[in-house]
Amino acid sequence: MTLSPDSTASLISPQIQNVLNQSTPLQLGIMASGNGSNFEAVAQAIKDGQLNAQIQVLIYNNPDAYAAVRASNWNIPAVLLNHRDYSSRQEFDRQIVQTLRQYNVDWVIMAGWMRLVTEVLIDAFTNKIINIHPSLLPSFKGSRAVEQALASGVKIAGCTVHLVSLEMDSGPILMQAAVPVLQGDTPETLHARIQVQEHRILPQAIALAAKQAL
Ligand SMILES: Nc1nc2c(c(=O)[nH]1)N[C@@H](CN(C=O)c1ccc(C(=O)N[C@@H](CCC(=O)O)C(=O)O)cc1)CN2
Ligand SMILES: NCC(=O)N[C@@H]1O[C@H](COP(=O)([O-])[O-])[C@@H](O)[C@H]1O
Repeated sequence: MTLSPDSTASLISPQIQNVLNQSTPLQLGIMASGNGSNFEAVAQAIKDGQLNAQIQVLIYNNPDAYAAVRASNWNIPAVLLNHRDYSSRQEFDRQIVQTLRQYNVDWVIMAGWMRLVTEVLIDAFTNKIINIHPSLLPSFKGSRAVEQALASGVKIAGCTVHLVSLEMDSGPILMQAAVPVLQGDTPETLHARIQVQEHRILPQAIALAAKQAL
């Protein structure tokens, strides 16, 4: 008697499937536009056994992004997709989707990706796109969050990891971490304090999202 894949699947209890899923490493595609310290934090968390995943590819959109140097140091493929070479955001995102599929990515991590993405990418990886943002959302959305927090006079700042939806910085929040804003802080000193927390919670939030998706 031969068993078809569907019949085999039905033989596996949800509990067993759960364990199998949890034991299968997540296949991450990381998108970055700049320095790449969050990319590095995820790679280090995987190496330290804190996150059961593998980074399939880094996609970056600025030719001089240091994230690409970090990827080569970790022997991780890095693909430059420069948004300036595409006639529309949708066409750009179609190329991103093709590249992510080419590298068998199942979870997309935006780690300092500074381009708004369209339904083309969001619908291709429904509820499987995670972004890290340097503020306690919903406060200070956008590309200048740290400067806006400092200018507003808040005494507590921080970072947020959330699932990505079409509306900018508005998807379901996975994790947040707070930091004090200190006398004399500049955007650089405050951002550096926030990044320490980013590097700590991003790997944890990826694991949490995967668990919640089971
Ligand atoms: N559809 C979505 N796309 C993206 C989201 C999101 O939540 N939904 N998050 C961002 C990340 N991000 C904030 O965390 C962010 C990045 C960039 C911008 C922005 O205004 N970008 C400008 C260009 C700015 C630049 O090139 O420096 C733009 O795209 O025109 C806002 C928020 C990732 N994408
Ligand atoms: N609006 C998106 C945004 O501002 N993202 C922020 O860009 C930085 C990238 O750092 P990294 O390149 O060192 O990981 C991070 O602080 C991230 O929160």
